[in-house]
Amino acid sequence: MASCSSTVPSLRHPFPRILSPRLSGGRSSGVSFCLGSGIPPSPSPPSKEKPSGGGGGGGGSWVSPDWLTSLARSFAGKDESGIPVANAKLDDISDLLGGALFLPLFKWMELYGPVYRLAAGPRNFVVVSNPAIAKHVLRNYGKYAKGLVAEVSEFLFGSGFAIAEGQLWTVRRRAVVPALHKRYLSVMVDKVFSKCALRLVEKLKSEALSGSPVNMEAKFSQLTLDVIGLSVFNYNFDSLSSDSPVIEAVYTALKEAEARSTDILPYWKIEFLRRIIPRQIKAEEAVILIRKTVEELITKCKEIVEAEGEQLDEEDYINDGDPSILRFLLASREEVSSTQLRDDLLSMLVAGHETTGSVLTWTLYLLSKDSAALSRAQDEVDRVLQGRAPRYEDIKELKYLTRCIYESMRLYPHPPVLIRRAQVEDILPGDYKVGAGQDIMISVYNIHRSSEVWDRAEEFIPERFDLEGSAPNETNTDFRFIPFSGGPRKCVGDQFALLEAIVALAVFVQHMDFKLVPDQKILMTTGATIHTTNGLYMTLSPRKP
Ligand code: HEM
Repeated sequence: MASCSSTVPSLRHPFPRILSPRLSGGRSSGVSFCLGSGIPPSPSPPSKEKPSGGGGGGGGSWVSPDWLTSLARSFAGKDESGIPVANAKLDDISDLLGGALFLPLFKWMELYGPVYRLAAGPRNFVVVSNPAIAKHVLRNYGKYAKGLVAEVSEFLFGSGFAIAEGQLWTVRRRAVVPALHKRYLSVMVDKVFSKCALRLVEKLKSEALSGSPVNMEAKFSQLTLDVIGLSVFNYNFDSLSSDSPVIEAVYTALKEAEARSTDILPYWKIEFLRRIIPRQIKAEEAVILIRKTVEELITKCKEIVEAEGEQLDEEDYINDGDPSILRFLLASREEVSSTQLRDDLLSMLVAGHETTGSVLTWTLYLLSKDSAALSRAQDEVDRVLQGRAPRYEDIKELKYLTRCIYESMRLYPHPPVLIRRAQVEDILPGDYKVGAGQDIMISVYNIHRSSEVWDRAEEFIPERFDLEGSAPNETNTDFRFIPFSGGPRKCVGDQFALLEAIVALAVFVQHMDFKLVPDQKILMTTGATIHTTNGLYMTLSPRKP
């Protein structure tokens, strides 16, 4: 449990102080509220305005140029929601076009408080940066569906359970979750996570000896693709040895999904346009490649399971030769179409690859900037592992390293924003009214970095999570810490991902010392996760455990 230590008080109670500008009379921006319309008298953000080039210039998706904000405000003339409208400026659009939607969302939180309305193309979003409202929305699945996320990523996930709704989602989630049982996780640690991490450090030896810079973001992306390939399909992409086109394809597809969520016109719904617009052609090719890869893996595995007449005989069933999730699902003999199985597994492949890779990237970045934390993590790894590879039983002893990962996920949550759509009219905590069909963005990034929610919110302080306490999660932090979301649609791979990240990081810091290449600007952009804009270059040197 995340608790307040005597030196670093970790969490402040966020409620009711940040609950509502209406209750507190507005935030430091001096926004006051005209209760009749519910619209604040338009405070101007202190951003430098760029010369108006009409809609943000430069192509791509446009979010909230001035005219859209005015439009939203005029529509909101009769709005009694009590939600202030963010006065977005062209300056912010460049951030958005650069691909980091969550950065201006943070700026606007500081101006308008923890709930505001943002015009985004023809849509408007209610942006939420408050744990109590996040809890309300995420727990009330049914009242709030995935909505826009499903719309813009259906081209990739098809009917996969990561975006399916209602009965289909219930049935498929129930079918897949049992595959991730404890015995499976322990086998993965020993057979897959440790081995892949050791392969990574082996591969990096020559760069470590020559001192040439290595893009660790790319390396972690390769590592996590190899891990998820083996764990889900028992297939070795071997992307650590050769360039895997699948990595590029997954990134292209996720970037397309994000772009679709802010496109002014959903032109990609028109088949003819999909066939002639280069961005759409590229996205379609990426999806074809990913689907073909998954289909081939399923066909091969099906043949083996049929030939052997294999059938699941216990809850924590594992085939020793092939402990993959695919094998478990086929042996379980659930009635499921090939397409559905493909889309479910593709959901796991995509959801489990970039996310864990990004967690490793940002944790390494944070450790490279904090030598005391790094030494402490390395000392712990040396003490617990005594120079050998991590095993499942070791993980609970790697307490400090694990807290470094939690703290990294607090500062860099993946994805930084969760999206939901209200299915019915509702009142949010703080008495904000939302209509049916309202799109809501829960900015996890804002909640995790809000100074109203966390002490020294912008600092990397792994020990803010009590070393002897239980792991922080949405329940014991009351939705102040939600890197895996919360409620019924919470991540199914949270334990898997944590184990994978702990093992990979433990092996890496055990075998390598590393330094950030100087004069690098580490900036953020997004696909579905937070990426660096230009990579994370480190120089490495071999380390004797
Ligand atoms: C550190 C790594 C990871 C992070 C930060 C992460 C984060 C998340 C989050 C925030 C959600 C919920 C999205 C929402 O509420 O809209 C989610 C859902 C999901 N995640 Fe993860 N995830 C990670 C790793 C994984 C792994 C390794 C797998 C598979 C083995 C996985 C499979 C899924 C699936 C299938 C869903 C959809 C669940 C549903 O809708 O029922 N994730 N993940």
